[in-house]
Amino acid sequence: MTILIDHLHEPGTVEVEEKKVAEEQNELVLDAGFLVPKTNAFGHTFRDYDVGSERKDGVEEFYRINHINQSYDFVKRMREEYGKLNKMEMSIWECCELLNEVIDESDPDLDDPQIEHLLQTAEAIRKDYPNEDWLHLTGLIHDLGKVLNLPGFGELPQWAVVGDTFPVGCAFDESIVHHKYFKDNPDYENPAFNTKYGVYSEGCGLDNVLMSWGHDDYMYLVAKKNNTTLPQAGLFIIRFHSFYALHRAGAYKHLMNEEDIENLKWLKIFNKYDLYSKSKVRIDVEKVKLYYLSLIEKYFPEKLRW
Ligand SMILES: O[C@H]1[C@H](O)[C@@H](O)[C@H](O)[C@@H](O)[C@H]1O
Ligand SMILES: [Fe+2]
Ligand SMILES: [Fe+2]
Repeated sequence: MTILIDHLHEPGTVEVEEKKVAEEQNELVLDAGFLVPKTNAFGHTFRDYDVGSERKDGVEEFYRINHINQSYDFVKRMREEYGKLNKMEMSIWECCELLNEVIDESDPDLDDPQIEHLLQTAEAIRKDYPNEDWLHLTGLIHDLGKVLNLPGFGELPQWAVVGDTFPVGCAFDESIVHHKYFKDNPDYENPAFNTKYGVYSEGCGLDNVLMSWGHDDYMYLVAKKNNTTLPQAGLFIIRFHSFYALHRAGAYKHLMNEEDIENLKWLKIFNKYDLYSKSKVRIDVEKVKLYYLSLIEKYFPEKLRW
C-alpha cells in the first residue's frame, strides 16, 4: 500500500515523499518520520464535522451551546477570574495526571483520556524535531488547560473549556465550525462587535485580541504568570492552537502583527502533530516520563499557581 508522508524539516518547508508501508493503513509509524494517517480512529477523515459518525450529534450540540454563550462579556469575566490563579498549586506533571479524568466532547477524532493525546503529540514532534526540546514540552502541556472542567477548577462546562476558539469583539468568521449557531449569541446583533474589526484595528496583534474562553488562553496565562522560560513561539502555540479559523482557514489575518506572522509558522507545524497523532496507538508513560520531567524542570518552576 502506498501512503503519503508529509515530512516537515524546518519551519515553512514541506517535503512530500512517498513510502510503501506494510502496516495497517491507519497506523502511525513513528520511527520512519511522521505519517499522516488517512483516517481517524473512527474510520473518518479528520475534523469532519458533518459526517454521520457516532460522535457527530454530540459534537454539534457542543458547538451550538458554545457559540451561543461565548460572548465578549463572558470572556472578559472568565479571563479576570481565572487570571488570579488562585485555584490550585501543583506541578506540571501532577496536572498531566489530573487530565486523565477529562474526556473532550468537542472532538470528532478522539475519545481517549487526554494524557494519551498529550504524549502522542509530544512524542511525534520529538521524532521529527529531536533538537527542539521546547516544542516537545509544548506538545506535552498544550491541552493542560482542560483541567478547567474538573471540580477543583470550578467544574466549567465543556463549552467553556474545549473546542475550537475564535475572537470575540468582532464578527464571527464563516469558516468557524458550525457557524450558524452564532445567530443566538448576544454579540451577533451588536453593532459594536459584529463588524470585520469590531473593537480592534488593523494589525493590532493577537496579543490584544480576546479569544473565546477555554483551555488555550487559560494555559497560556498559567505558563506566562508562572514565569516559564519557554520561547515566545511555545506560548503562542499554547494560546492559539485551537484557532483553526486562523491557522487553517486563514481568517482574521488583518488582526496579526509581524511577530504573530513569525509565530504562526511554528503553530502550523505544531498543528500537524496535534491533530494527526490522535490514534489508538498507546505510548508507554513510564518509558518517557523521566525525559519530560527533565524538560519541565528546565522550563518551569517546581510548583505552579493555577
Ligand atoms: O475538539 C478539539 C479539542 O478540544 C482540542 O483540544 C482543541 O485544541 C481543538 O481545537 C478542538 O477542536
Ligand atoms: Fe487543544
Ligand atoms: Fe491537542
